[in-house]
Amino acid sequence: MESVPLSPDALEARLRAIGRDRYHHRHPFHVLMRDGELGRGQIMAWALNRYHYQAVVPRKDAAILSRIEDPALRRAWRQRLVDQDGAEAPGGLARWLALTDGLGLDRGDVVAGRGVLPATRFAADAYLHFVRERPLVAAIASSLTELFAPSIIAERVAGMLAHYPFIRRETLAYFDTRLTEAPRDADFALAWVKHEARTAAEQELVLEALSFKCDVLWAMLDALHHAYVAPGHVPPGAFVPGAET
Ligand SMILES: O=C(O)c1cc(C(=O)O)c2c(n1)C(=O)C(=O)c1cc(C(=O)O)[nH]c1-2
Repeated sequence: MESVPLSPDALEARLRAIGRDRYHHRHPFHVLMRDGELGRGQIMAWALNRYHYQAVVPRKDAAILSRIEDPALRRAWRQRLVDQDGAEAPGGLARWLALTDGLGLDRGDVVAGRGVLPATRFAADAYLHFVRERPLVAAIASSLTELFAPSIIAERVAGMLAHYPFIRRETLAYFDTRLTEAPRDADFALAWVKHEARTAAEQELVLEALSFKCDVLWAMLDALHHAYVAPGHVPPGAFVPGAET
């Protein structure tokens, strides 16, 4: 028997419930960072690993672009590449390097991915493969974690500025623009997904895509926690915090 599709608003409610339950705002590493419980070395490890994820984001958006047949959708989606890679103004990746510079990481190491945790690479690669291989509606839906990004960014930035004397407002400039870009991008993607995913099967793909993406973000924080909080097993070749911790 064919399952009955959800209404577009009921689909949105299910997506929001996934975010509430599975987004990385619930991860212990995020909570420690926000609450001022980490040392500088642990935050360096986070920034280094997150750069690797950031660097994959424009590549996955280019992969999505290459699969879009509708020029209007392509026109909207290509703004994401401009936002990360920059055009007249520097983009998100360059602003992320201001954060890693500010923390004292070597820019060459960051850009080359030296010291990145193996699980970060695997998680980011899984995201790239997902958008290449899954149906377009799922690829687009996997970006919907951004619906939940503004609140985690706001609490992370407030917590970092309150607790860590080595972090200055300018160092966190990356997040200022994300607070406007993420809702714009997420609202657009959500409206598109609600419009396109009309059958129960398509809606299931969309819900699975968001869960998958929450797992990508969660797995990256799991790996950071395992290496740099407890039990503290840093994998061979990964960044080792020094005297700054
Ligand atoms: O700081 C965060 O917690 C956070 C989360 C996410 C997200 O939810 O995927 C993104 C970002 N930041 C981000 O900066 C970013 O550029 C971004 C792009 C995407 C995406 O899937 O297309 N997610 C995110």
